[in-house]
Amino acid sequence: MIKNYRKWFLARVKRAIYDFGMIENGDRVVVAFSGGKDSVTLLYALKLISRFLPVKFELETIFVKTGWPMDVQVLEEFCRSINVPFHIVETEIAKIVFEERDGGSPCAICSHLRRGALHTKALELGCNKVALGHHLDDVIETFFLSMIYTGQMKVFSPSTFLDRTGLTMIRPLVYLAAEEVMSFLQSEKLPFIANPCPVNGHTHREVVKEFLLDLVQRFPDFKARFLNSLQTFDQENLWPEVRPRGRRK
Ligand SMILES: Nc1ncnc2c1ncn2[C@@H]1O[C@H](COP(=O)(O)OP(=O)(O)OP(=O)(O)O)[C@@H](O)[C@H]1O
Repeated sequence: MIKNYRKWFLARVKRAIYDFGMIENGDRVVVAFSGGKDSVTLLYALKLISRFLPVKFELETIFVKTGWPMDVQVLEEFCRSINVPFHIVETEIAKIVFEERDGGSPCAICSHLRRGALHTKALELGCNKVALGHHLDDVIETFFLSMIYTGQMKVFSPSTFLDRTGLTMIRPLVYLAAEEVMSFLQSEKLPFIANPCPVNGHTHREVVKEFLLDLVQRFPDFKARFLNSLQTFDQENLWPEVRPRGRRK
């Protein structure tokens, strides 16, 4: 393990914040807080960084309760211990997705409804940035999910401004792989709760996760190389756009 892991980890988070201009003076940043490994790590890393980053920003958290039974006391206590306000939004997302859904993917509908609840509460709290716990593995998986299942080459951006709400989504963990996030969580002894959703672990994403695991076993530097490819992407090295052909007369 790297000698001063905390320092190394926070430097990677700071680098992403700086490279993509994620946080500015006076920002009110709300961490989308599922209580899982990634968002717990994100919250703690942002809290530590807020002490020595030259820009001053405020932190809040929002936990969207989807309706599955969960004990969130440990999350509340954790937020209290680091002095960050914890907000819960009660929803009936689980019921809507599993009892009232009329077609469509449960994950897509859940994610859409969660986002709606999260953004509404963020605006109510007067926040302008929403921080999400996506890391480098999520970037890579999303890229392959999109390519394999929809035939499109695309990936989410580290920072996205949403016209409709005026909120900016930021992902400060994009330079860190899942195992690096896990090491930070363990070395800092942070608490987390398991995702209670019954389809968790049984989605297309799991197929891509396995594929990524195989790739990393064969090519240990794969994740770093993927990140480098995204950062040095050159349109010239890809095909030009082919316009759809008009109908033949
Ligand atoms: N119920 C929720 N309430 C608030 N934010 C959420 C919730 N679920 C997910 N998020 C946010 O969306 C991000 C991506 O969600 P996803 O469902 O992919 O979780 P994940 O990759 O398992 O992350 P985590 O370990 O933080 O749960 C999370 O890191 C978190 O920031």
